[in-house]
Amino acid sequence: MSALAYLSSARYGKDAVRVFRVVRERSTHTVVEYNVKVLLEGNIDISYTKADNSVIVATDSIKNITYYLAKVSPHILIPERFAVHLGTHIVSKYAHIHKAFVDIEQLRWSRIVVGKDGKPQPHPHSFFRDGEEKRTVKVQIDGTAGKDKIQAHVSAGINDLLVLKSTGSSFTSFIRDEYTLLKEVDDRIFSTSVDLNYTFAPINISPPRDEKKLDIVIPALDQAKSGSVWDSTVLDRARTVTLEVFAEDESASVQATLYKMAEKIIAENADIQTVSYALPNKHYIPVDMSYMGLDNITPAKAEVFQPVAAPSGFITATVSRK
Ligand SMILES: O=c1[nH]c(=O)c2[nH]c(=O)[nH]c2[nH]1
Repeated sequence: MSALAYLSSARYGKDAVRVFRVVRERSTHTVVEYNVKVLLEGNIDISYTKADNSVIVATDSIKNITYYLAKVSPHILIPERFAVHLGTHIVSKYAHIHKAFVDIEQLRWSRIVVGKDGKPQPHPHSFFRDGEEKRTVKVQIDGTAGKDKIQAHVSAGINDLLVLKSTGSSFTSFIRDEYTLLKEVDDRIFSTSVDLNYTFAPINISPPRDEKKLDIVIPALDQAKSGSVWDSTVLDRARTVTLEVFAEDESASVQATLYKMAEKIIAENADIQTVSYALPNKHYIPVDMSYMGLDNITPAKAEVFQPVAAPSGFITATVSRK
């Protein structure tokens, strides 16, 4: 026992719960694969400070609840909805658990397109891993104000969307001093792995006690207000903005392109409050061939590049609605 120390914060749960779900509608199947993290906060101090496990919902049970809802939740195919359902279910069920933090990473299974009678047809039950990009959702379910006044803080986005443009990017007029080696360039390769996260204003989730009542709170897909948490097209539109601005901007810097992407997402989605990007600058360095008598350095003549994994620039920002 120490009079010098106290438990100032505690959160626990299960990480990397891998779940795959198939939804069958006659012969057409839809599949999702998620990596789920569920962490809990509440009156759990004595499990740390007094070795008293009576307040612990076992992390194994947390995993089992995740699988249970993956089986019974009508919201399983949309990660924002599933995360809210899962977190609300736990906070509603356990009186002493006040907050649930549910993070979902969705892997990309896209339908294989097969030629039938000369026409490309989406296959009803065959899929391929469509790149390393992930759709991400982070939900905080907050029952601190009472189990009938639960709030959900939802954010969503993309991780690991790898992009590159071979021109339309410059970097000039930066600080030049005794540490500056970098040449100004009016034309360079710009490549980054996009991490995007946007947040919605908190939403009220009530009444939560019966999990079926969540259907009252979560509107049907075709009833969801455009640009709101429940509008499942927000992610695709934010992804399209990211790709289009990246492609079409005459980039003065990663910073300037990032800001334009974020501004546009805020302008297009009324309920989005903040947009954050983390953009590593994946450098492609022209190989110096002057010793062979070849010009591969002048931007217009640079054709052979060395991709440099590290170090990379790392440009981040959050843009918020005024
Ligand atoms: O777009 C860029 N932003 C920077 O801050 C930076 N720094 C650097 O060396 N190259 C670049 N490129």
